Amino acid sequence: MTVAYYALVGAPNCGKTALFNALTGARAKVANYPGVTVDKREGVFAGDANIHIIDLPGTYSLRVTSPDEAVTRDLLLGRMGAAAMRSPDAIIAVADATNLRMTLRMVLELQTLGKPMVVSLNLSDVARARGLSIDTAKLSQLLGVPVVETVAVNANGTLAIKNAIAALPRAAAQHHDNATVQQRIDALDSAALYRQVEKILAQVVSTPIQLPAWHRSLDNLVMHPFWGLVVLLLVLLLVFQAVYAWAAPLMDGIEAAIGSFGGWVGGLLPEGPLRSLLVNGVIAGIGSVLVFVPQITILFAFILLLEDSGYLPRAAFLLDNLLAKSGLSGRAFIPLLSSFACAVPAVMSARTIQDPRERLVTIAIAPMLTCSARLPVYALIIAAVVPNHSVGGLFNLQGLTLFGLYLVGIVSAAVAAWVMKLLARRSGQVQQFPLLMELPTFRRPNFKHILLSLWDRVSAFLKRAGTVIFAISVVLWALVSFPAAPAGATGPAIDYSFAGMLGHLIQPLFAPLGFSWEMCIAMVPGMAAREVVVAALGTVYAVGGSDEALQQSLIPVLHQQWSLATAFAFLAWYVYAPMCAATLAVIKRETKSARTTALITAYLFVLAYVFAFMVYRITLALTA
Ligand SMILES: Nc1nc2c(ncn2[C@@H]2O[C@H](COP(=O)(O)OP(=O)(O)OP(=O)(O)O)[C@@H](O)[C@H]2O)c(=O)[nH]1
Ligand SMILES: [Mg+2]
Repeated sequence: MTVAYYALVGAPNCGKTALFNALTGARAKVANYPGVTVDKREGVFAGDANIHIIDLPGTYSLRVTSPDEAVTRDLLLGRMGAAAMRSPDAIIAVADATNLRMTLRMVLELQTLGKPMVVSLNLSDVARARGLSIDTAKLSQLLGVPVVETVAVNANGTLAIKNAIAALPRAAAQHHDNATVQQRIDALDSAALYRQVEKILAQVVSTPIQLPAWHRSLDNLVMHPFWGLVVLLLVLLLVFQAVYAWAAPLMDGIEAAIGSFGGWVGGLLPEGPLRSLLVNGVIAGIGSVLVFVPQITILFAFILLLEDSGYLPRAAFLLDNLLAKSGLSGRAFIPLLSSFACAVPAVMSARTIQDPRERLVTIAIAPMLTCSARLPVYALIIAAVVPNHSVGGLFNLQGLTLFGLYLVGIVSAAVAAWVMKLLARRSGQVQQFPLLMELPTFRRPNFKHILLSLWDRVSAFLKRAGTVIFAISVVLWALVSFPAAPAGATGPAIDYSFAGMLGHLIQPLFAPLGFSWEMCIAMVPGMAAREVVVAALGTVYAVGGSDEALQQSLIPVLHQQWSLATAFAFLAWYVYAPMCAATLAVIKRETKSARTTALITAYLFVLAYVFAFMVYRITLALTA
């Protein structure tokens, strides 16, 4: 039997991806705001391996405006290019039961495609909790297709839809004439559709759709022009505080464990290259990154919580005016927001932006926002040079420094966008779109989902430590250990190694920034990903350290060896430098232009150099 393709289609944020995960056992990203999915994704239906389910970006209408919505329409019309699949054999239309007025229109449009269809009336748990009752049988009768209530995030809530999907007619795929379908789509009349929606609503929904009182007061608070900003600031401060305060005991434990493990392994082996490779190369390298796992976990947990609650898009509205000043609309906010986790999905989700100029600007500034890979770098250097003082009894200086670094990234991104607006205005390309995004309702975060996603992200980080970082540590260890110092050499052995030579070769370029040759060496593998530099520093300093047998963790070593000016310059460098191969690759893929990618890379490196230089000079002058 040939494989049949069933596409999940519906308005944004109605739970298509959650349903996709439930139907296929995948773990695609789900979050409580529109525009999370920006590309199609395929999975095998759990109930029948001959059925493949396709998850798609949400869209309110088949008459589309932005590139991510075009993905959906093109797939439905079987227009995805030669290598892609044919148009789907059936449609699983997803509607949000709490917001039928917005989501039913898409279901009606989908009917014009004339394919077998089943409607998933999702979020029915939330609808019921709000006292909303929908006459599913009546709706099914009016639409002429099966309608099934679902709770996509709950195993029992997807049993019925699984059966309904398995029961869809599997007639030999009818090939529709795309021109006719396109004509039907073009002929869709918005006003008529809305009238039809209202007519259906009047017959199937008995209770008026009303948000509960707590929801309205919470909305009034977080969307208030002044108090809303206060809340946002408090939320952010809480996050940074937690990253420091809560992680500290765990980090100390991990650090001690790695130290004694290194000592134990060192004691087992005789002095020689093998011992040095294991202790100074592998354990020092990977260990210096592992120490930051608790902080990363806490940061991700907060990001996931905020994503799932429905708070984030409200912050977007709050900042829409601010964003407008820098030539961006609130549309850019969601992509920019996701770059606090990682620039790669951020660059991809810039597809939700209609205006090509705005999309490009968003892609160009996203790498400046502090991604989670920078956290180990920042945390290491802050721990090494910023004292752990409490400030005003409530905050601590290290947490505030981290907050400050995030702010510097945000402000720089805003200024860069603003400059790009001025440049574009001269050539007359600025077009601004107001933010027309539907606010999701606040929802109690789903803790199972949060724990699972947290595990996905943390294990991805650990996997990278075990693979890429492991490999780099070994190679780097070899480069810093060989060739050995010649007999009668006076300087430290590492100076004579390949890495030592290379470091001394690059160092003059970075001398104006106060970088030592060890830092230069560590930045070479650090081009692959930002956190690699931490492992590389661990290895370089461990091998170069005077007392090999006594493992010291990286933080006290840096504390001794780096001046404040050098440390701050290094931080400034990492705010801007696009040291991430994955980001550059995705920029290339999304912009489809090597020239644009090179331009973005170059301007970020120039900014990094200039700012690191200024910070170095200013700190030197202040601490002299
Ligand atoms: N309580 C409850 N929450 C749900 C249900 N289905 C989805 N969610 C939550 O609703 C939010 C949106 O779900 P997604 O699956 O990301 O929605 P989507 O339709 O894929 O959204 P886009 O990709 O942005 O178009 C997430 O926070 C989910 O956890 C449900 O049936 N009940
Ligand atoms: Mg989705």
